[in-house]
Amino acid sequence: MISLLTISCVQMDVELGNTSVNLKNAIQKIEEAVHAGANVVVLPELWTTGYCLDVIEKHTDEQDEVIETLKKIAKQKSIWLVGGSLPIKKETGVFNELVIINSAGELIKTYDKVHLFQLMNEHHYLQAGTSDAFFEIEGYKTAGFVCYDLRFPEWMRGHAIGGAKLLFFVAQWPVQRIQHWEILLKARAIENQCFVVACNRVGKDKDNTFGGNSLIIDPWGEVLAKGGMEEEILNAQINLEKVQEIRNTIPIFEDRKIDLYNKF
Ligand SMILES: NC(=O)CCC(=O)C(=O)O
Repeated sequence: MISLLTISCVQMDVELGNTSVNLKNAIQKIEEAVHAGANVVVLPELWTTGYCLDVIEKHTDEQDEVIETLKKIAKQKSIWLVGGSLPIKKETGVFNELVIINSAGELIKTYDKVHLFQLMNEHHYLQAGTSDAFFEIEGYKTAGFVCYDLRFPEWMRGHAIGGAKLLFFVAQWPVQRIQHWEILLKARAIENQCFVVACNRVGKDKDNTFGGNSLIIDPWGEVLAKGGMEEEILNAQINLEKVQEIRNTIPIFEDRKIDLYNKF
């Protein structure tokens, strides 16, 4: 198992409803990240379309080509892609779906955002997922979540108890709540003794200005990389063996009192 990973977050702007422009921008930035040595590249939430939810269904046809392009680049460059989320149409409606592609160019996992964000009208246009967020990178168990999921610590805790050592978040988190973003991400890292990698978009749409501030945080809560409010690529090397070191220092998972937690 390779415990050292070089992770890049592509903190990009998104042109509303313009999949081809956004794809071109993402590819260019993935190539820059590879040039900087990345072996895992992370993209934001709904990065191909933005929050054009009233017409999102019309854009779902374009996403197959996006996935094929991501698979090709992952294989060509031999990188993992935590490929952000895409609007994916299924029988029951459109889902906000995180896609994970391995370094052989295979789509190995999809995760549909479980908690829909009413403040941005997701519940009117999207369906909520009901499956777990687990996947493995190089033999290490990890999990990937979408934006508002971050506010539900029990969801991440369940995945940490289930063995995840690295938690990914992809987001379109507006600037006016960016202090919540940073505090909650640090809390998820410290309380679960996991690495946290969180990729937010920047730029504006008609309703929101998005806050960037993408973060890579270690299991002790130390910030390894932090974005500003502009487009940029954040890089950090992480050693997943550090998770066990921290869990040995403060054995939170041994000290839990599970009999008490559902009692009151
Ligand atoms: N796209 C989202 O889920 C946004 C979540 C958000 O802004 C929040 O405050 O939570």
